[in-house]
Amino acid sequence: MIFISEAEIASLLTWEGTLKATEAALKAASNGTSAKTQRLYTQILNTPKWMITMPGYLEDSKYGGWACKTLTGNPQNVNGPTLNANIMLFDERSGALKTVLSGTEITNWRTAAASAVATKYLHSRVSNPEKVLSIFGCGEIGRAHAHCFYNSFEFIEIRLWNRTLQKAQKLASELNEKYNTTKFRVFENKEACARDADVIITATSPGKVPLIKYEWLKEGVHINATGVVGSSLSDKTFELDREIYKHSEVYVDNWPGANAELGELTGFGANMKAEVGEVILGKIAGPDGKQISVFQSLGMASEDCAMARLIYDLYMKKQQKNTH
Ligand SMILES: NC(=O)C1=CN([C@@H]2O[C@H](COP(=O)(O)OP(=O)(O)OC[C@H]3O[C@@H](n4cnc5c(N)ncnc54)[C@H](O)[C@@H]3O)[C@@H](O)[C@H]2O)C=CC1
Ligand SMILES: O=C(O)C1=NCCCC1
Repeated sequence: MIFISEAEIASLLTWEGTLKATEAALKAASNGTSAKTQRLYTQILNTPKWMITMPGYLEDSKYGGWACKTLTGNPQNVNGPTLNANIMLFDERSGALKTVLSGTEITNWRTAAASAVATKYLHSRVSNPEKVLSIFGCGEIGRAHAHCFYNSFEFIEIRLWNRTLQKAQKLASELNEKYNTTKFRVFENKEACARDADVIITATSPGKVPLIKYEWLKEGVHINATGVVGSSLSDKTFELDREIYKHSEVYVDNWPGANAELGELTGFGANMKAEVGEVILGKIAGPDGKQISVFQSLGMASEDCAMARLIYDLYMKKQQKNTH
């Protein structure tokens, strides 16, 4: 049995591959070629810690796979990422365990890629060229979005906000240096960061008070809201305020997940419009650019199947090359 470490995975990941694999998974959710599974949340006794199990199957000649991801999380972890993930990849014929892949970077990359694919189909088509992108939350998921969106779109300015200012400053310096640019700018004030933004990303652990208010938003803004609180938690909260949902078209990655985990949004008056895959496939028309669109990202096991297959194939190719 092979174990593919975070270091190996980092050397194999590309945005081009990740975007293609993730788009294939989003499409498959809407054409019946991926398993319609719900994930299982386990609260660790009377603590904020949790475990999520995500079983999935995706049928695709290039990105197909049978896999199960486990995530362990502790939102209070201050000495490193709050999330650890591992993916088991099974042989598609026998069901035997084939590989275990570290899943943290895969999760970060495919979550950012899902937002980028959603932005491409729900916003860029109607509102090109993009001007201002605002990212709220500069942790692992926020950082991956900053890289992914810089490499996928032509934003003039990319704003970064984080609860702790220094974290946003550190990320901005890192990005400006890496890309030899001054596009990444830190905002201390949330409202100033959100105002006039064409695209917004939220990547925090949703707290009791929503992060973003409706009155700050520009007409036709597209929001990728990625922060998730497990459905088993009683005090379920969201990063966007109720007024945003009331005035938005909401798109999801998969209906079974949304029905299980996003029931509250209908109560807020949200127009739960479609799966992103339904728009990709042309089954449903996307936004017209005037209304606010929200991609309420949950994350799908099928995205992890596609990524595990992609990385496994690249890893095996590299091994074969090294032995010849
Ligand atoms: N939609 C999807 O597919 C996925 C969603 N997620 C979710 O993305 C979110 C971010 O995850 P990571 O970046 O890995 O976490 P992280 O802990 O690395 O970063 C979270 C950042 O948000 C900030 N933050 C935390 N709670 C906050 C609050 N209540 N208000 C304002 N800022 C707050 C922290 O300062 C931190 O910089 C989590 O909610 C996680 O569950 C994670 C993986 C996949
Ligand atoms: O899709 C995932 O992976 C996750 N989604 C939300 C919570 C953390 C992991």
